[in-house]
Amino acid sequence: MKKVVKFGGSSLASAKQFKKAGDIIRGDQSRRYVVPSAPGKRNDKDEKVTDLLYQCYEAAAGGKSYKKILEKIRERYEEIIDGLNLNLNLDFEFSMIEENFLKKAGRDYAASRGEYLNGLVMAEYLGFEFIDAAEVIFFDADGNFETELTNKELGERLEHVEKAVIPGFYGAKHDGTIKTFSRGGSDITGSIVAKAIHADMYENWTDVSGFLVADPRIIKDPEVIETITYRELRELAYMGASVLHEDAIFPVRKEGIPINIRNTNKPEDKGTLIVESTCRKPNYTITGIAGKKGFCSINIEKAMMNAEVGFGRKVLEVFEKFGVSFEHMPSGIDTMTVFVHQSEFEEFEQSVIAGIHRAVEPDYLEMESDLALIAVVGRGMKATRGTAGRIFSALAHSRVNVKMIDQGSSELNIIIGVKNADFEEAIKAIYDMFIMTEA
Ligand SMILES: Nc1ncnc2c1ncn2[C@@H]1O[C@H](COP(=O)(O)OP(=O)(O)O)[C@@H](O)[C@H]1O
Ligand SMILES: N[C@@H](CC(=O)OP(=O)(O)O)C(=O)O
Repeated sequence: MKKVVKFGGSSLASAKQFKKAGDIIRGDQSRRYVVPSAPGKRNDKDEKVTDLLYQCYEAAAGGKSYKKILEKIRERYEEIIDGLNLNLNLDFEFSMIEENFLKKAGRDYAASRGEYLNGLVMAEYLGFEFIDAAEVIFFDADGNFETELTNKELGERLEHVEKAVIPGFYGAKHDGTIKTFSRGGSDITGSIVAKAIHADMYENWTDVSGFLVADPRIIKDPEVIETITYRELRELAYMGASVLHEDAIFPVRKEGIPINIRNTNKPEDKGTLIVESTCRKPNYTITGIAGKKGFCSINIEKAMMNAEVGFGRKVLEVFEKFGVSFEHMPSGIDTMTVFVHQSEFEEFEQSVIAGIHRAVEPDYLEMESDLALIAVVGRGMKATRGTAGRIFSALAHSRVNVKMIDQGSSELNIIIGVKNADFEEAIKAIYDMFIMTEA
């Protein structure tokens, strides 16, 4: 039995947290490959080491004073090393980091040092071999992750290593330049390692007892999802359920390796099991709710639009030309609406509008900003009648105005558009309707 265990930043934020992680790893001999994140927040007001590293690098590379921030970072590691009574000296590592910051080694290099240093500490603490992710996780010259090469090299490297620590979040291009995944990317590293060693399980240890039906920052003490499929999870993760990086699913999914989300602070809890498919009936009609704010809709009307071959393509080509990706595109007989990320769209707004006018000569074009999208996801929805009706009724009851509704043809999800200001209220209303009333 081989398990890969990834510990998130909150699980490794202090010596106290490190000890909990150590007990978990030592408690099961099959937990052989450990992927640590950088130290995260010790409390709500604290800072993540990754954020401090970005700040420090900006200052150093920009010729501003940076020593105080570097010292703050160093103190975080010293606190952990002292608290664990380790005989580990990071003088050399920190002088290299400082030198490279001044040489402008890059933001990715800077950010990656959080995981790198935590990996060194973790390996020393556990007595495991340290394997620098830069030697086994590869990106091409354009910064795209190299799946096949990484899988081969990593698999070969770990084949004869009994127990190892591989820092999360980064790898390297062939010229040695460090490249990170996007924020939260240690989850991806864990998944890549699990695939390469053909793990029986990928355990992802965090600060909540599993994947919750809704964001705990919006719903107080939400229910834990016992079992969820990769497809459901992908929908929820993409729509902002941040407990697992949305790209962490792909490597393990192909191999059918289950992911178990667990709580470092409550290791006795079973957590959430993420699987390819399951016969287990979900506990509720819906599996989860997630959402994101900050969208903008462009509503285009033209009589006989449906009869005009290529209408949709011409509209979307305008967005493509300006590099704006679209999120959703519900349509009616003579209308189509395109949802885009407001932050991505704002810069090109007027050019896109002019482009649409030129491309399809609409009768009417209207935009609305400050919208939020909410995804209600569940494999059980297909077999249950009236789900959309219940969502509408819950929202109407809470006086939330529904701007858009879009049901995927897989019937796995229903997407609802509301005003940003109604976002939290809408999630609460849907949670109450399905979870509280079905409990
Ligand atoms: N549906 C959800 N289920 C669980 N946690 C969620 C959900 N949506 C948002 N979160 C948030 O995700 C956090 C865990 O993810 P993250 O902060 O990346 O952890 P880590 O540092 O362990 O990687 C939780 O503390 C919680 O606030
Ligand atoms: N430390 C990186 C990568 C990461 O995955 O962190 P965490 O596991 O704490 O979400 C970040 O803050 O983005």
